[in-house]
Amino acid sequence: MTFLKISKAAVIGAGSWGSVLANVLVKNGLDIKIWTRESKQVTELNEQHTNHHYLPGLKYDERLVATDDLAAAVNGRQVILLVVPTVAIRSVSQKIGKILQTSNERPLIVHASKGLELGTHKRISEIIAEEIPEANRAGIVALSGPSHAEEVARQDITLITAASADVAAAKTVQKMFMNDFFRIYTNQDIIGVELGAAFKNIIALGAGALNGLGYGDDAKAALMTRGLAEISRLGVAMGAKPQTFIGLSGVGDLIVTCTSVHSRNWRAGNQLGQGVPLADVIKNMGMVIEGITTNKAAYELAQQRQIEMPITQAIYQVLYQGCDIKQAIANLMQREGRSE
Ligand SMILES: NC(=O)C1=CN([C@@H]2O[C@H](COP(=O)(O)OP(=O)(O)OC[C@H]3O[C@@H](n4cnc5c(N)ncnc54)[C@H](O)[C@@H]3O)[C@@H](O)[C@H]2O)C=CC1
Ligand SMILES: O=C(CO)COP(=O)(O)O
Repeated sequence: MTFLKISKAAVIGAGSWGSVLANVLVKNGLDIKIWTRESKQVTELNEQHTNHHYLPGLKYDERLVATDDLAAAVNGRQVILLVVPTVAIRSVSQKIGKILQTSNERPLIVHASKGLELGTHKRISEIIAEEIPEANRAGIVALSGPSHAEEVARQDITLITAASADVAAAKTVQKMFMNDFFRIYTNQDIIGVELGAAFKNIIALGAGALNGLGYGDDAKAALMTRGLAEISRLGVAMGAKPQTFIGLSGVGDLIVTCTSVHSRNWRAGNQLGQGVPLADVIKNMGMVIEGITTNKAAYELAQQRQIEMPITQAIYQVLYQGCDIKQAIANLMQREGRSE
C-alpha cells in the first residue's frame, strides 16, 4: 500500500487501553468511532464522556463516538484498531471480516493487544490474517511497547512501536498516533514485537509475586534479566530478531510491566505472592490478565521445541499445577550452576 493520511478510524474494544488510544486519536484530529459490546458503556461514553469501570476520573474528549453496532463502527473507516483481549481476537476478527466482505472495503488493520492464542499458540496478527480475508485488508500492524493506559490518559510521555512487514503501513500508523506526548517508532519485525509483548506479561506475574512475598530489588533485577534471556530464546526460535528484544517492545515493555503498579499482570502476581487464590485474583481484577493464558501457551511451546524456560515453567507450576510459590522459587534457586 502507499502511505496514507488517515482521517477516520474505528477502535474495537473500550477497555482501558482501547478507550485511551481512541482518545489520543480524537485529540490528534481524527474522526473516531469506538465499539464495545457493552451497551451501558456506550451510553456512559456518549453522554457522560467517562468510562468509570476501566479508568475512573478520566473525562474523554466529547468528539469520541461510541457504538455497540460493529458494522456501524467499522464501515467507511480507513483504519480498524483492535484492542480486545487476545481470547476475543478471533471471534471479533471473524465478524469484522464478514462486515468488510459485505461492504467490500479494504482498511488497514492495527492491533494493540498482547498475547498468544491458547491451543493454536498463534500470534495476534496471524489470527487476524486468518479471519479477515486478504482482499478486505490493506496491511496488518502491531502497536506495542511500554505503555499503561493510566499514564497515556494523563498525557505522560510514552514511546511505543508500530510493527509490520509492510513499511508503509507501519509509517501510516506512526503518523496517525504521533504527538507531543506519544512518540512512535517503526519496526519490520512484527514476530519479535508481538512475542516480546506477549511474553513479558509472564515475567511481570513473577515480578509481582516476588514483591508480594517481600523480596527486594536484587531479586527483581535477576528475574527481569533471566526472564529476558529465556523469552528471547523462545522468541528467536520462533523467528524473531534478537535485537527486537532490546527495543521498546522487548526490554522496554518488560521493565514497565515488571515495575509499575499500573500493570494488571504485576498486580495479579503481587496478590498471588500475598497468598490470594488465583480465582479470587482474576475475579477482583475485573480486567484482562493476559500473562495467565500466555504462560500456558509459552510453556507448551517451550516443551514442544525443547527450549529451556525455567521461570516460565515455575510460573506454570504455580498457576496450573498447584505448586506453592515459595517452593517454585526454591526449585529455581537450586538448579545446577550455569554460565550466562
Ligand atoms: N491496559 C493497558 O494499559 C494496556 C493493555 N494492552 C493490551 O490491550 C488489550 C486489552 O487490554 P485492556 O484494555 O487493558 O483490557 P480491559 O480488560 O480493560 O478491556 C477489554 C475490553 O474488551 C472487551 N471484551 C472482552 N472480551 C470480549 C469479547 N469476547 N468480545 C468483545 N469484546 C470483549 C471488554 O468488554 C472491554 O471493553 C490486552 O491484550 C492488553 O494486554 C496493551 C497495552 C497497555
Ligand atoms: O502492556 C502493558 C504495558 O505496556 C500493560 O500491561 P498490563 O496488562 O500488565 O497492565
